[in-house]
Amino acid sequence: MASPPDTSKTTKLERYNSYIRRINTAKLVAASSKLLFRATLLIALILILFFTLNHPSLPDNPHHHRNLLSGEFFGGGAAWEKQIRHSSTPRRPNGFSVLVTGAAGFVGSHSALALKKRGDGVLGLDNFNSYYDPSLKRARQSLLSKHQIFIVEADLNDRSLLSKLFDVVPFTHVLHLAAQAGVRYAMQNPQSYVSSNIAGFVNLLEVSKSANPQPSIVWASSSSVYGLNTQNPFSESHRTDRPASLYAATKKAGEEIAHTYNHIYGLSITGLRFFTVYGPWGRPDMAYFFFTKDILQGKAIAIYQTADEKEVARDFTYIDDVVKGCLGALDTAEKSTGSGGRKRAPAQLRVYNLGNTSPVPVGKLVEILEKLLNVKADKEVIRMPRNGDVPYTHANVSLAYRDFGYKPTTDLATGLRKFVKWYVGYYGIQSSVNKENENNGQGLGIESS
Ligand SMILES: O=C(O)[C@H]1O[C@H](OP(=O)(O)OP(=O)(O)OC[C@H]2O[C@@H](n3ccc(=O)[nH]c3=O)[C@H](O)[C@@H]2O)[C@H](O)[C@@H](O)[C@H]1O
Repeated sequence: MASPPDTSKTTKLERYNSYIRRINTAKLVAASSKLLFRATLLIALILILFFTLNHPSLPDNPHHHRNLLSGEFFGGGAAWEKQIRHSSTPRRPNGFSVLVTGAAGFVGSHSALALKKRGDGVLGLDNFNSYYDPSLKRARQSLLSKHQIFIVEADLNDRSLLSKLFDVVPFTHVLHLAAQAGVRYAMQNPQSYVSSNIAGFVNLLEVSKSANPQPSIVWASSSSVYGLNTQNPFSESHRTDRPASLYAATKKAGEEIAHTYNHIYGLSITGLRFFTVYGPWGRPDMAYFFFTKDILQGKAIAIYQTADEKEVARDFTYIDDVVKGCLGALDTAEKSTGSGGRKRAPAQLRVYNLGNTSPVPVGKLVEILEKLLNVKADKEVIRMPRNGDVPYTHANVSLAYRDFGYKPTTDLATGLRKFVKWYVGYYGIQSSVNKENENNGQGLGIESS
């Protein structure tokens, strides 16, 4: 009889194998749980980081409304939205709800205040860039905030933020004054002109055309679009296809872009060609402003003249006159005709000169300042550098007069007097008013401190 096979070795081997399998399984389970634990930890960390950076309700700090990881706007929380609504709500029957871009700027701050004072709702937008002293922009912001005008701090190119503003407020109008200004600076920083005056403008128009309701838009073009035009005074029908500076070229581009958005989407758009606007709270990069500073500090100033030794002249326009023009343009702006990004009917497209109709040579401007400051300027008359400046500007404003009664009423001497008074007060310059000059309506007898 055959003996049964010896299975003792096989059984041992099987037991051994099963032991090894158990150990492996245990190791695998341990490794997996470790991995799972680490992955959970990582996900938790990512989530914490994400929510910290996107905290939606930090209403007191306007900087906290952006996703710092993606740059995308996530909403500033309920209190932030309330602030925006409050600022934009009109307080008069049929009042406007106006988004003022460049509200911390010169013309922007004056226009925002004028709108608010007559009962319109105003929300400001400004990126507070450092093209000139941002503390002046902050001071204008404080002034506006005393009148319940809130300024959102953001760039025109921030599409998600702009869209969010239009989601929160059904703006009836946009007064678009944010821009890279200055004729001569365009040679130093050309890209900033493209970014603000072209890309930023397109972004604003993109958001406006998609808004429901679409707002009516009034925006700042410039007298510089007349460029090498030699017909005088400048009329809206004159050639504007020969800009002398990149600044002028970007403003001219803006006028053409406005045509496109009006044509395709039915946006009602009005361009205002400002002529060298000056006055209290003005721009420190402009000649009348830095001449005042330099004269008071005893520094030399350069007065430009043309190649044929003619005086350079400007149609200097006082801020209050320009503000009246802006409000007149807003008041007569028709509604946009599109909705949901589609045009329903032809819409209004306008362009107007806002000047003073009375050019003054730069030498004369300096003379007026000398009298007001009671200081002799250290003047140097030099040939105008090739910097984009044009020799002469002179506005014909009959179109603006016809359509909204625009009529400038402030001559340069009166306007500069108001400017100097503000300048002295703002910069805390000691002033011992020269009674004789004051009585003669001539000087303020300023002594720089
Ligand atoms: O109407 C506009 O659309 C523009 O107006 C303004 O430009 P401009 O008319 O050039 O004003 P501004 O610089 O004050 O020079 C005034 C005069 O002083 C002359 N000028 C200037 C500097 C100098 O050192 N010497 C001098 O004689 C100079 O040649 C000029 O004749 C805005 O800045 C601009 O943003 C835009 O809005």
